Amino acid sequence: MNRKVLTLVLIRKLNEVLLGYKKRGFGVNKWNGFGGKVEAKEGIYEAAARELREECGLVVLPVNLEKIGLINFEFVGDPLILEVHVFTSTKYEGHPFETEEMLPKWFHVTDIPFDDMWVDDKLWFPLFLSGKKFKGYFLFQGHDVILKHNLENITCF
Ligand SMILES: Nc1ncnc2c1[nH]c(=O)n2[C@H]1C[C@H](O)[C@@H](COP(=O)(O)OP(=O)(O)OP(=O)(O)O)O1
Repeated sequence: MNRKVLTLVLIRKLNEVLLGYKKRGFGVNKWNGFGGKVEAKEGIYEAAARELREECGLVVLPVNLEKIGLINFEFVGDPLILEVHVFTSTKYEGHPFETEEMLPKWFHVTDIPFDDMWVDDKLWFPLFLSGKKFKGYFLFQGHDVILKHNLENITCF
């Protein structure tokens, strides 16, 4: 099995979460956190901070990122496993702006646009929103159907 390591950053303030509308590439036309591939010789915290800055202009120090999730995604017929490290932070600088990849928008925690997000998000976002940490696995058929999954609440990474 090949593995691709990715990051996903969910910025919070009070009762809001910052999401970005993906304008191109993998996950196009979905709202998601900010993130992408971890480059060679880059740590995952540094990669998460870099992707956040590249995709919406917000600056967060790697030390101010809290790892809250680890999710492995597998797609039927594809030997590549996506290993996604999920982070959150309330300590950031700057104001989010649109980039060629993402259109950022704040959403109230009671108004997360699950119908226009990856279908797995509906299952693990409640853990994130209630301050819990988690590990999960999702087997997808295509990009819209989950054939199998497991999700566990953990105490620390
Ligand atoms: N199923 C699911 N739910 C929630 N979030 C995600 C998934 N699958 C995913 O891949 N993701 C996340 C993980 C990453 O944050 C992005 C995907 O990153 P991607 O845009 O492919 O990575 P980049 O490095 O930006 O790619 P290029 O633009 O450079 O090709 O979605």
